[in-house]
Amino acid sequence: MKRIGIIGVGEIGRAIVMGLCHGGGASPEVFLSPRGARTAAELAERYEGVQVCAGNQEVVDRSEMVIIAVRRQDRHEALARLRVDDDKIVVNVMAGVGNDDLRRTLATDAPLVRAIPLPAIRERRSVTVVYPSHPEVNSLFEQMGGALPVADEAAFNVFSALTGTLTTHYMYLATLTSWAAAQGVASDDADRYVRDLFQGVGRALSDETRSLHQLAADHETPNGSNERIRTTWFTPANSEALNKALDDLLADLK
Ligand SMILES: NC(=O)C1=CN([C@@H]2O[C@H](COP(=O)(O)OP(=O)(O)OC[C@H]3O[C@@H](n4cnc5c(N)ncnc54)[C@H](OP(=O)(O)O)[C@@H]3O)[C@@H](O)[C@H]2O)C=CC1
Repeated sequence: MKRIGIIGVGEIGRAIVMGLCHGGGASPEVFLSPRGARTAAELAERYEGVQVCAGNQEVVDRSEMVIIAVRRQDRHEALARLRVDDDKIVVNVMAGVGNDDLRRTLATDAPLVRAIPLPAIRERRSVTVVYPSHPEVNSLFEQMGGALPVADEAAFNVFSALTGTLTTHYMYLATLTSWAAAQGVASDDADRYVRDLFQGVGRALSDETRSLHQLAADHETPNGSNERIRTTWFTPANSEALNKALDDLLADLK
């Protein structure tokens, strides 16, 4: 795919452009929508082959594949009057916007593919869930860390709900750091130590020969501190509350 358009150049739009242009080699030509002007201008300045278009229709007209990355509530304003010929491929990264909904807005017979790019796509280090499987879309995301085509939109929504847990994870780490600082430890030291602890977790996760339950068991001494925090804080009630929050999110994504 040589010409890729992006409508909605915010956080994830920027990460996709960086992923496309990462690591040298032959990058595609990239056409950006003008909104999010500062980010678009910065990317065009930084990468050869990235251009800002005068409007969203120009992005579509100049691209073979168009990635839609506006916020859900902005989609009608951004897309309703666009003409999208059937020979284009449209990649829909908007959380909670199904392909039927997008097809009504765009009034096109072009293939529509949902995708869940993650911020680490900027370094080509994240797996992107896609539905339906499409050879060119799969191949694009394969180059940027991996593609995971799923069987149906129900499975797609489950993966989408999982991505909603990311910032909670960061806040969990921030809470640990704040707790240590409140005990009188220098906050820089606490911050550095917590980051180091969990970078170790990240490395352990790349060992796919061990299940997640096995990794937890391997890090736990019987009657030790980890077992104590797991059983006194991550109680069945806490685990149930997490499951309930995910169930509710999934219901809204459907
Ligand atoms: N952030 C993430 O990690 C992920 C986000 N997503 C999805 O991607 C979408 C964007 O999220 P995110 O990047 O975080 O949001 P941002 O708010 O950072 O970016 C949205 C961008 O869309 C632009 N925009 C708004 N209206 C229009 C329009 N009419 N035409 C063109 N561009 C427009 C905004 O411009 P302006 O600033 O001028 O309003 C902004 O630059 C969402 O639907 C989200 O669900 C999916 C996967 C991961």
